[in-house]
Amino acid sequence: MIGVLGGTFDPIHDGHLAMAQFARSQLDLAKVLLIPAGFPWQREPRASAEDRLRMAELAIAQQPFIEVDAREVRRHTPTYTLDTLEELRASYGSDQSFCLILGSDAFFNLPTWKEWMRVLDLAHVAVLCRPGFDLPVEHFTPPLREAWNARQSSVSDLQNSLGGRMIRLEMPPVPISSTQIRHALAHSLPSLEGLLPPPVLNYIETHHLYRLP
Ligand SMILES: Nc1ncnc2c1ncn2[C@@H]1O[C@H](COP(=O)(O)OP(=O)(O)OP(=O)(O)O)[C@@H](O)[C@H]1O
Ligand SMILES: O=C(O)c1ccc[n+]([C@@H]2O[C@H](COP(=O)([O-])O)[C@@H](O)[C@H]2O)c1
Repeated sequence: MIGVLGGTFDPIHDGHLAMAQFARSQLDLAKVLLIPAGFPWQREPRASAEDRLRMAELAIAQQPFIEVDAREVRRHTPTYTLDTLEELRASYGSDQSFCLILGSDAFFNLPTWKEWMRVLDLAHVAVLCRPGFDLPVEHFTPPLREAWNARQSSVSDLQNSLGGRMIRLEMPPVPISSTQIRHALAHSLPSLEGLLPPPVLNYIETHHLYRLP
């Protein structure tokens, strides 16, 4: 099974790397594809897609089981995960299984995605709790709760099927967000240690990203 961790990554941070590592160890993933969203249609990224891609590449330089996949940056159309999974299935073959790795905030947003039920059939979903976004099932919207109740499964269920299952992974909380990092950079706060890989911080400083206009 291959993990798929998509994100705006504006910028990428240690929380994203922790997710990839935790999901890999819990699900015994062959690798994790880190996929920066080129044109995230629900967001307005501050940094360009090329800068976000470059920062992702710098972040994983020392991470043997994580690969950056540039397909969403190269695609020049609004970024739909459905398209990405269909392309991945076409290039890896029909017997390769994939697991989307989502934080709990992104998981709550799933029903707004393009053809989200088709997305759920093309891959498994692993959801990792995020500080401030608890996951009690009774707080899910009805469509998400219905999908969860029908699809919630064990690790071995995921490992023995190609897609369509959901699982919650109990990652130790990582209280980091890109918003917090952008805020600290814009206000020259000296509080970035331990939040993002040093080569990414170096790139941000060299290219004057996230400064206030
Ligand atoms: N600290 C974290 N713990 C768990 N999941 C996270 C964490 N940070 C990000 N994620 C998840 O990583 C994926 C990509 O997130 P994204 O690139 O939007 O980062 P972000 O920190 O949420 O950014 P922003 O603050 O700009 O919203 C999403 O599934 C999100 O839920
Ligand atoms: O497919 C969609 O319509 C869709 C809508 C919103 C978000 N996504 C994906 O969800 C992932 C997390 O997005 P975000 O906004 O939390 O960085 C990322 O891979 C996005 O491309 C996908």
